[in-house]
Amino acid sequence: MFDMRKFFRSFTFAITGVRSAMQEQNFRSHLLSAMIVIIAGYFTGLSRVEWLIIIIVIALMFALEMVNTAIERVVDLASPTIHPLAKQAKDIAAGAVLVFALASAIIGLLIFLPKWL
Ligand SMILES: Nc1ncnc2c1ncn2[C@@H]1O[C@H](COP(=O)(O)OP(=O)(O)OP(=O)(O)O)[C@@H](O)[C@H]1O
Repeated sequence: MFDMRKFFRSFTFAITGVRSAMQEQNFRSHLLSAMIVIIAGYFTGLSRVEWLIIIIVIALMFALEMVNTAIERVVDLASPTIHPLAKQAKDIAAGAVLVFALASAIIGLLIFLPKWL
């Protein structure tokens, strides 16, 4: 049966996770970028589909950054000393964020540039 208390407890933990991710420098710079994109979208005038794409990209960027932070925490816990596998894990997670950030920048340019030029 659906356990309402358990659901709310998990929800509270997830909110705590979002709050602790917000302490991260990277998360804050994504927050600033997201706000700039939303303001630019408001003044440029986007279609419903363009807004959907922007919202999906912003949400995925935050989610990926949070997964990256979670991986960093687990690596620090599992390998407090220097280890090549720890380096690989952190670098690959950071690489995943970079890949999506580049794709997001291209998507942003494809949406905004034709309207500005
Ligand atoms: N235990 C480790 N063993 C080997 N290399 C590591 C280890 N920890 C970190 N590194 C290397 O140092 C880099 C920076 O690590 P750091 O822990 O400062 O991560 P970060 O990406 O700056 O995250 P944050 O500062 O948000 O914790 C990593 O990307 C990795 O290349």
